[in-house]
Amino acid sequence: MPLSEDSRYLKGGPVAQRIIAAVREDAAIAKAEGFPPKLISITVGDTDAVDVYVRNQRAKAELAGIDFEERRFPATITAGELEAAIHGLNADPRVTGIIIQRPVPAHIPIKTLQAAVHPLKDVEGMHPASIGNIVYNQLDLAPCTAAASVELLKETGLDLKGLEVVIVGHSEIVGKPIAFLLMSEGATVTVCHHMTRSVAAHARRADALFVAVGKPRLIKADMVKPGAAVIDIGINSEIAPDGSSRIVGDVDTESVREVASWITPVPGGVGPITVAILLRNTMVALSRQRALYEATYGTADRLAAE
Ligand SMILES: NC(=O)C1=CN([C@@H]2O[C@H](COP(=O)(O)OP(=O)(O)OC[C@H]3O[C@@H](n4cnc5c(N)ncnc54)[C@H](OP(=O)(O)O)[C@@H]3O)[C@@H](O)[C@H]2O)C=CC1
Ligand SMILES: Nc1nc(=O)c2c([nH]1)NC[C@@H]1CN(c3ccc(C(=O)N[C@@H](CCC(=O)O)C(=O)O)cc3)C=[N+]21
Repeated sequence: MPLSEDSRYLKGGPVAQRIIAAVREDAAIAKAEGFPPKLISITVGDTDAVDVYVRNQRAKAELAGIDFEERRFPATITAGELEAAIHGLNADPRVTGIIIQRPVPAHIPIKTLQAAVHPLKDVEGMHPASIGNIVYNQLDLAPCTAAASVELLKETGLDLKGLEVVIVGHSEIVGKPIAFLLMSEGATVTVCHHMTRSVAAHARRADALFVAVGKPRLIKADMVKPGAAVIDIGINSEIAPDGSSRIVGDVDTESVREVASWITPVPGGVGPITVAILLRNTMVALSRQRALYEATYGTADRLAAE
């Protein structure tokens, strides 16, 4: 059977399309009411995974009717210059959302940058004041990849209450928020990282295994419980035997698919949903901004107000 027709593959495309169709309707209404959504992406330096992401952001934003603009800065820029650029975007009423692509060069403290984005324009919920919302079970605007990964797990129909979940990788933007989202849903969560004594011993106990490390083929078949759901979040660029460049995840898909009941392909799994959720979050940010506008000016309709 061709791999693409295997029902064990949890595909992101259909979920992403559903989300984008809803965003498109919302965006059209908002635009007609004088609030056109606009998303700004900030890239500092060069990273393969970021290039893939930004390319897809541009394409899907266009499909959804959201204005998209990329600001690229050289790796030599200072943190102060970047903060000034972010403050300019905060003050621009035409800008709905700002996403800072990670990683940024080591000399720039990422937390300072995330803190510079106005919380109302923070479409990833990464401002230190916003990320805490998921601890309080406020889940309507979560980091996009974390939300996308959980959305894909839900596609299996597994009951998340009491589910044994293991997450490999504990970054601020992926592993940690996945843990909080799943705890909110009632799962029992174990988080592994580079100091974990035996990732394999933990991983083998998981009914659902999330992997966000950035190492191709880190997870092999003998690390997976038969019947588990495996959510592969890694986006790694690799040179194929024929010399072309391709994207692979963190899971050795070929062997793991023989053991797992569900597995997310890379590409075509979590990635497309991440992009869709970023656009949905942009609309959430816009509706929060509109609520403030209405509270201030007494109408939600900017055209009617002018
Ligand atoms: N599909 C999508 O939408 C997205 C994909 N990604 C991809 O996901 C991957 C991870 O991204 P991100 O979280 O930002 O990466 P980070 O580099 O920030 O985090 C990697 C994590 O993996 C842990 N780790 C490193 N080596 C091991 C190991 N051998 N065993 C167990 N844990 C280990 C690290 O632990 P420690 O900190 O303790 O060293 C860290 O918590 C990348 O491939 C990235 O491109 C990222 C975002 C979105
Ligand atoms: N602040 C921040 N937030 C992120 O969420 C973030 C980031 N920085 N830095 C880079 C990583 C990587 N990432 C991807 C998201 C989607 C695809 C994606 O669309 N992937 C398609 C690729 C298809 C193709 O090849 O075009 C797929 O997997 O099918 C890829 C990569 C988000 N990241």
